[in-house]
Amino acid sequence: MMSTLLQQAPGCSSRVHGQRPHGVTLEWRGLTYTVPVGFGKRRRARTVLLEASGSVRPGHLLAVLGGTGCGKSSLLNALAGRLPRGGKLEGEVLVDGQPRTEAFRSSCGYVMQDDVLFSNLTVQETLEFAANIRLPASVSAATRQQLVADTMAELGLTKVADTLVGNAWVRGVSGGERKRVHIATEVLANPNFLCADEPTSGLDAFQAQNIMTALWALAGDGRTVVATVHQPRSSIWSLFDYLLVLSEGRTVFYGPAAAATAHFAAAGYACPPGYNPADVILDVTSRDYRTPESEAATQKRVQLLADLHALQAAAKPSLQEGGASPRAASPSPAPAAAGKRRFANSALREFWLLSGRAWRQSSRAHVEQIISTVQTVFVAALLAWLWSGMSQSEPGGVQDEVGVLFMVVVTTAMNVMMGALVSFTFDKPTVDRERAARAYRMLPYYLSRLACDTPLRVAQSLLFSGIIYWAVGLNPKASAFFIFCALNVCIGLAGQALGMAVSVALPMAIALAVAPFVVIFLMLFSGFYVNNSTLPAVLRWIKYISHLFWGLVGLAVNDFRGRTGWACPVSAATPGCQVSGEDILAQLNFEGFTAADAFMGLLLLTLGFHLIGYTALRLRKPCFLPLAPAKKGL
Ligand SMILES: Nc1ncnc2c1ncn2[C@@H]1O[C@H](COP(=O)(O)OP(=O)(O)OP(=O)(O)O)[C@@H](O)[C@H]1O
Repeated sequence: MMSTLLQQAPGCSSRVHGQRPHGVTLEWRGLTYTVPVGFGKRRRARTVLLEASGSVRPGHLLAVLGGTGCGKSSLLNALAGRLPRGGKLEGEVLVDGQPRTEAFRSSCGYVMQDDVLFSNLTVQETLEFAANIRLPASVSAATRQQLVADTMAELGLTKVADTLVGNAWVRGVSGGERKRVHIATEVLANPNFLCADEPTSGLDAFQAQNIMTALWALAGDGRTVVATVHQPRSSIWSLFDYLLVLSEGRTVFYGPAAAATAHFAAAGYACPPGYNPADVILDVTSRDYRTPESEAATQKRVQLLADLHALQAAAKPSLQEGGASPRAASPSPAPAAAGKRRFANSALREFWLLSGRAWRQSSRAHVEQIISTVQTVFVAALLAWLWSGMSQSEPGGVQDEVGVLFMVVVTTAMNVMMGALVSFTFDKPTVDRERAARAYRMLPYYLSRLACDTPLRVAQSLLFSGIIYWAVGLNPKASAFFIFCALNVCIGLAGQALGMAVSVALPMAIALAVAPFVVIFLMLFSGFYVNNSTLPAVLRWIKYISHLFWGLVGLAVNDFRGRTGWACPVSAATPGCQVSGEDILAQLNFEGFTAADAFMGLLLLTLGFHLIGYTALRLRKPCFLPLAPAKKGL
């Protein structure tokens, strides 16, 4: 059953954009991609793509077909300039006859296999964000709205406009709809070249049909579209304009899809009547690893097919050039893009748009908020209970009071840091994708994330302070309570900055393992476990980069200074013996500090951690494999 999308006139979005998309002619010649595999003596270079050549023109949907592991995604990534570093790519990729530029990579639409989208935004909000961030501010708000509405209609998303995008944990749109949202976010940037990696994987036949029909319509609009496909059903097969079949990294067919059946029939693999040609092609070109004999037989067959293709390509080079699309009106050539692609919006507008998205994402994460609140209340109540017997008149009162202050510092810093660490890490795949498209600058992104995360962290610190302070019975002066709260907020913000720095600088799994170690290290220099005066002189400076040290200094000074009446410890106890707050501060080696020093220390550390985080974000940009010229003689 053909989708209703086929009946819809393609081209709505381009009309709103004000012009037909300038599809590009993409040619690739002699692309060979090798990757290092194995370790030690078994290390060798594995050829993933060998001498791949072909082209695709505006208005065409080129399908890349082949068994699993044959190199489809690698070819797509090689064309889009998005192969990860670590291997070697040789050959030539030309865009409208010119060598591919970095601007082309960031301007082409790229639908990855995994849908990396913000789960707590509705479909409409997701597309509005994509339109706002990718289109220049000169495009009016009304035009953007129209563009979003038309793109939703074009991709069959109108009925789910107000449904959450969702993910594995948040119930949202279906898998097929999510894939179409992903395609729509790319289409909204009006790309000249759109590539989609396995857009139908994991979808049922009907959804797969809808997705491929949508891509077919987008190509008919004048764009150049390349998609890798696993097992297309017959109705999907009929949508392909051009077909490229890969086997073991070698091209075994490239040409008009309509000619594929005859080509394979001529090679001795005719498609029986009523069969889906794609099934026959996949059977013939897939390597059978079940027995050494079957493997050798399929290897031989693939070799023959690849040789046959190479012979035909040499005899009829026009086949490699693709033909003019029968569907697309002849599009005007794309303006040559050179250098780096410019950002569409000002940094201020990017901050505004990114903050809106981040706020929606985090404010709708109700489960996370409830868990975080319950955890904060639980820990505060537990500490309050444990320290409920604390008394100034008891000989252990000083130890108890210093102990509770230390626990407050550690709990606040740790709680907030882990929250910031996790929430920041979840953004990474989406941000990497948008960054590769140069959708926005990193400073507005970092600041927007900070701005949206901070209210939650401040609320967490205040809630914790409010419960513990009066339950335990610290300095009864009202001003001391407010300073305690302010210090706790600052400790939390320093912990948040540290969490962001760690999560940005390291991959998630490593960040989660490293973060507690960093806290334990800084805890050792907080002045609680080891008195600073007894530390080796060479290590004493470390306390100044510990937010736990400054936090404990601030809370201790705020609690003890100006007060007296603590019972002496048992060892020194003579009847009526008392120690003052100043004595306690001197014992901790904190007597030379004020609360203002602690605020300043925490502020400087927060700024320092953010500087490290932002620098790491700038440095950890997605890096792609450069294209080296093909070696002569190959
Ligand atoms: N960076 C790499 N390191 C090691 N092997 C790699 C690398 N990139 C690709 N390969 C290997 O090259 C082969 C082709 O990979 P590719 O992802 O392009 O295949 P595919 O046809 O898209 O497969 P599938 O349909 O299963 O997604 C696979 O066997 C894969 O394991």
